Amino acid sequence: MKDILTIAMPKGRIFEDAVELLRQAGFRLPPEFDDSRKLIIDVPEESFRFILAKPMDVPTYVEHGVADIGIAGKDVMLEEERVVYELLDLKISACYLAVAGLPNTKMNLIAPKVATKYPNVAAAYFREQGEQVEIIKLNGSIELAPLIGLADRIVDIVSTGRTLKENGLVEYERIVDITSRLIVNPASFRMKDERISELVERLSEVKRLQSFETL
Ligand SMILES: Nc1ncnc2c1ncn2[C@@H]1O[C@H](COP(=O)(O)OP(=O)(O)OP(=O)(O)O)[C@@H](O)[C@H]1O
Ligand SMILES: O=P(O)(O)OC[C@H]1O[C@H](OP(=O)(O)OP(=O)(O)O)[C@H](O)[C@@H]1O
Repeated sequence: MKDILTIAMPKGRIFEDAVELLRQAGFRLPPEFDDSRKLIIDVPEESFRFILAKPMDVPTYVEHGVADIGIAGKDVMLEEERVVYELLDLKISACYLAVAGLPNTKMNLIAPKVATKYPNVAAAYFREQGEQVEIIKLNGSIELAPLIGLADRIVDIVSTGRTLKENGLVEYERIVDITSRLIVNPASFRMKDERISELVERLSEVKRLQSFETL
């Protein structure tokens, strides 16, 4: 009998890309995946159990070992700094983290403020730049902050650039490119090595073939 692999999947944007990738790798995922409010989905044919988590929480489930593996954005990995191994760049849900703000403005010299959903990443970035800033943690609609005077700058995800543009903001610096990663709990990596290696190999093969398609 195969070991059951518990996989923490991020709900939201990444979910669809991740399900498509698993299907491309030949895993049979039931139609339930495409339209369900269930938070735990068992797929006995593949010996998988999926748990559907908030994207920012995926590394927490994996670090604690309640999920063997997970799929998480690099942004989340950088922000959360959990003790997990990153096995594979899945190259899905691409975007980047950037510093943005109102055009033609300088950061306030006295007490510059930066609003973000990523306080750790933002603090590390400005520390490296040698700039002392106050970080203001927000949970969404980050672009509002400079528009109403809450912050001089934001650190946020950019994908199409539409949100910045429609709110009259400009990008000042690109911090880091983001894609989703396959992560694993270190103990599961040792205990369920065969299953995890098989999954990694099958996903890597899809990525390898896709890289030829884009040549
Ligand atoms: N345009 C984008 N905005 C935000 N995240 C994006 C974008 N494009 C890709 N991503 C990836 O998707 C992940 C976030 O997914 P999603 O926006 O569904 O969740 P969330 O941040 O928890 O959102 P919400 O709090 O609005 O539900 C990020 O960690 C990032 O890696
Ligand atoms: O460059 P774009 O394609 O416009 O995408 C970037 C926007 O998408 C995300 O917000 P989201 O839609 O998740 O809403 P939120 O502000 O509630 O987090 C992100 O925080 C940006 O605001």
